[in-house]
Amino acid sequence: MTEPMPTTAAPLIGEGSLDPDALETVIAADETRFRHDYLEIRGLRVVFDGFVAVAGVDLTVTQGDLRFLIGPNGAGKTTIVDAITGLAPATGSIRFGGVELVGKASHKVARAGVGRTFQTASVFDELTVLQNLDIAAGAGRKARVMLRRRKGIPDAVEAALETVGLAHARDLPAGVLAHGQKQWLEIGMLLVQDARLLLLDEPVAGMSQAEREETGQLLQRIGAQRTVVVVEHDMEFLRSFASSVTVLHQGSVLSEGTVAQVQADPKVVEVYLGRGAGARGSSKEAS
Ligand SMILES: Nc1ncnc2c1ncn2[C@@H]1O[C@H](COP(=O)(O)OP(=O)(O)OP(=O)(O)O)[C@@H](O)[C@H]1O
Repeated sequence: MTEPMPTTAAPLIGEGSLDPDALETVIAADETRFRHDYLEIRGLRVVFDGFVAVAGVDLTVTQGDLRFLIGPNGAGKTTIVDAITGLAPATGSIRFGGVELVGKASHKVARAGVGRTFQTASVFDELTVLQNLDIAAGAGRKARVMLRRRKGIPDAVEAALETVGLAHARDLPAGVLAHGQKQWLEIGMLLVQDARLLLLDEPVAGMSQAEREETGQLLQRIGAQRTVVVVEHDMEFLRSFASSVTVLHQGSVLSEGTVAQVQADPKVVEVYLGRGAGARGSSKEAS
């Protein structure tokens, strides 16, 4: 039997507890205020021709946590990033923003809000900074339309220029940028694509001290609003900017915690200083 229809609708907003102005504010608020993305990896395995490169890794990284992934050469850091971005054959589960990424092609992973940089910046040298950002923002639009001089600069591109500190260089060909600036441009390209998970492979390799400092501050700014994972060998940089660290060794998680916690972990000390080392400049790095 169906319930009888009420004769008068119950008031949603009234004399009672709800403030209509507050409700308006909530409805009008930017959705990102309520979005709490996180990366959740469970039982990740990557096997190349029988060689186990990643041996059942669990990893959780939340928005606002600037996570560094470290470990000796061959530990599996880049392979994990490849697995997340659909470039390495993986089993297990990789979820971001509630979407399962294992088994997805790279372009679908990108559409799920995941972006990465490589050790060598992949910007178009002959195009201007603005054109590079424009192309990234309009992935999918026709090249001719994108390269045509625009009346105005889209808000997302303007914001990215400001965030990565390249507003003054917007009309310069990317080819003349300093090494560090090219990396920042590449990060800007991920921002305009609205990547909400950024995977950065050795972002400060080859940078000057001043560029490292600026990059660290940039990553902290971005990390406050997006989920950021940094693969890095530079321990000085890590100590200055990481909020948390995952140490990998031979395809498994060896240790995880704050910089101080992992530095004090005897297992980490053993891997970096002991016979099992093999890390670049290991003894200096772990000190
Ligand atoms: N396509 C591949 N085919 C076979 N083996 C691979 C492949 N890619 C990576 N490996 C192997 O998997 C292991 C992990 O490599 P990976 O590049 O992930 O290490 P890493 O921690 O990023 O090291 P590095 O710090 O040197 O970049 C290594 O032994 C590597 O030789």
